[in-house]
Amino acid sequence: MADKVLIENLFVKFEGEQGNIQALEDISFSVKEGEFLTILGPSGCGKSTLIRSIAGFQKPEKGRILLGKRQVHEPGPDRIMVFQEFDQLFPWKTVKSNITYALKVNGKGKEERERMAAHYLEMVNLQDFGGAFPHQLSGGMKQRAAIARSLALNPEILLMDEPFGSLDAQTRAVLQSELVRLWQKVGSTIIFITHNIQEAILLGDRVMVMSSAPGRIKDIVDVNIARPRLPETPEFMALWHTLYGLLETKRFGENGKNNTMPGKD
Ligand SMILES: Nc1ncnc2c1ncn2[C@@H]1O[C@H](COP(=O)(O)OP(=O)(O)OP(=O)(O)O)[C@@H](O)[C@H]1O
Repeated sequence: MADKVLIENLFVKFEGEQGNIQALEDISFSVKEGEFLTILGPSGCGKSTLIRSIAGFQKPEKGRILLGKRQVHEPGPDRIMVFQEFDQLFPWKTVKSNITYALKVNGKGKEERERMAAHYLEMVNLQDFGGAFPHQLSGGMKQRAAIARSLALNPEILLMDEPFGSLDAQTRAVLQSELVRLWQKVGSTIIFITHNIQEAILLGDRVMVMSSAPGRIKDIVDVNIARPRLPETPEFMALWHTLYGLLETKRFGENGKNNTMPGKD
């Protein structure tokens, strides 16, 4: 498979009142077409900065980002971001209109918009909630609706910044397996940020581990485990321990972020 995303020697610096912060330092990696890459790292290591740079929202200080042969200079419809926050939907539009509106902006005709909205709502099991408004949905349902809208736009690259971070463990588990199922169906390239080692292994073809201050790549590890993946298996646990060892565990723990041991969630 060809490289879909190629990052070459990327540096991003922020100027702050207490001095400059090197959010990303000399980041180079590639993501193959149709690959699912998860990014794991302690708080502040530059994960969001990296994904925002790929989305075109953050200008690098040095280096470049290529999508195929095109260099990223700005956001584009080939890249869609999904965030952690539940309020990504237009609150004044129904769930279905949130999707049809996005498709309209993308130039789709009325009939196709209706057909696609119904199709993607069914994909995320929200077929009975197309007429509901976002405030009538649970957090997990809103997140499913946001994912349905993103998938309906059929982006070449889906950039997900801790999309399940605010969900309870059970909803999170459901959405993890739904996302893998949808990804296998639509074949988008996905870059997915998480704090959770188990989630990184459950989802990714590869896991990229970052370290902080400055944000660098520590390692990129293949997940050679057949899907669906079960956290209780010895191969899963062995990889969990490898990744745990790669993380800066002290800072990671201080953060209080969920970092569930396999089989304990
Ligand atoms: N707009 C900004 N202005 C100044 N500093 C920033 C800005 N955005 C990020 N930073 C700093 O850059 C570093 C990386 O931040 P970033 O949000 O990318 O990390 P992260 O790994 O996504 O963190 P978290 O896991 O907590 O979301 C941090 O030190 C942060 O304070």
